[in-house]
Amino acid sequence: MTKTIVIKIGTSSLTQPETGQLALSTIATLAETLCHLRQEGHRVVLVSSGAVGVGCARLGLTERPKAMALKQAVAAVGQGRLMRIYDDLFTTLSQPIAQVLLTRSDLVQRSRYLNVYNTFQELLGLGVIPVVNENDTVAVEELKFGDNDTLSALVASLIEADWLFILTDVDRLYSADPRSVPDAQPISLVNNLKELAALQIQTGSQGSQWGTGGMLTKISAARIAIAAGVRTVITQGRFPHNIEKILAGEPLGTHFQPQPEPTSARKRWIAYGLVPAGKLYLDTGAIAAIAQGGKSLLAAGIKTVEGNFEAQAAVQLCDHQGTEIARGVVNYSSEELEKIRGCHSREICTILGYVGAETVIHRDNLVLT
Ligand SMILES: Nc1ncnc2c1ncn2[C@@H]1O[C@H](COP(=O)(O)OP(=O)(O)O)[C@@H](O)[C@H]1O
Ligand SMILES: N[C@@H](CCC(=O)OP(=O)(O)O)C(=O)O
Repeated sequence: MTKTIVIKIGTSSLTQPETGQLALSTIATLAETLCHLRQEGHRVVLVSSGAVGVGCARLGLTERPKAMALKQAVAAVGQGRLMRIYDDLFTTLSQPIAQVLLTRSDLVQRSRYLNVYNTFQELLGLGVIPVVNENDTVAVEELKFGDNDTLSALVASLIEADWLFILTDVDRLYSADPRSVPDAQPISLVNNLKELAALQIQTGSQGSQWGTGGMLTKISAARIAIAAGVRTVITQGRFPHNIEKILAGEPLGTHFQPQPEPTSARKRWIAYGLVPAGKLYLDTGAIAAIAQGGKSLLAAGIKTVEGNFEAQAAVQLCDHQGTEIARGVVNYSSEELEKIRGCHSREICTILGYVGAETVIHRDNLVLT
């Protein structure tokens, strides 16, 4: 049966750790594997990092640049180089590919989000393998995906993929970073988010020398993907053939079971497409109503308003400690919310001097995160 499969490969797998030079045999095997998947009729998307790493190697830089402008310039050098290599390999195997460079802002506006969706559908319909990366050269700090793990999960969610493979330089997820904790326990299967929380996985703060997010961003990517109904696997990039073995049922890597009832496409856009412009801190009654009761958010449950935003902005809904529990699109601006927070809905008209919405966030515009 035809499946839609997203494969994300990180810099740590695409380059050799000692020199930063391209890991040609890995890339060639990856191309072969993806072509096999295409020949079997699957729809395949590759999310490839490496623009900055390859750009550094090309320019003789020995460490990943920290300054934004330099990083953007280096990515411009590396992205072209990377695509040249992919195109050479895939062309040898008679497989057409396409470059898709995305920025966070492409997903914020609903019309652009749908446009990106349509472009993917056309490319996949044409039998092309889209090769996706963040458009590092133009992305601005406030509107960055920041790491391709998140980007790959958002792409998998957007196109409603069946599988997301996150290829990295470790064979699977461990209870702690196996580089610094030698007795860290391997994790083969995560059945749901509750189980994930109970595992209390330690990730350290960052990844390998050339990687960006480390394991932390892979876990949050898995959370986004499974909420969208995408089965997610973290596995080793050095052996791309393992993807086919995993699809055939071999127990390799760490598997995250998809949520049985995926969040709707529009709610996924609210949760992960939109960029929150502020925070609302809620009382315990409001949290229970939203989290357990599936209710709308009323002004009475808001304790504190943080940030400056207009009506129709996305905001994070947090408990008193600032832990996010949900996101939603507000019916009131931050200025209005300052006036009506803690009040009963029937008082809104008197306080503001006009009739507004009864809810601050209607449940159709609210999604648990
Ligand atoms: N709990 C963990 N399990 C496995 N690896 C971990 C864990 N915590 C941190 N890591 C580190 O994450 C690294 C992979 O992240 P990163 O370098 O960003 O890879 P990539 O370039 O593939 O995105 C591994 O090399 C490993 O040292
Ligand atoms: N867009 C960046 C990749 C950022 C990133 O997430 O890197 P990695 O942790 O290696 O997957 C690049 O192409 O260099």
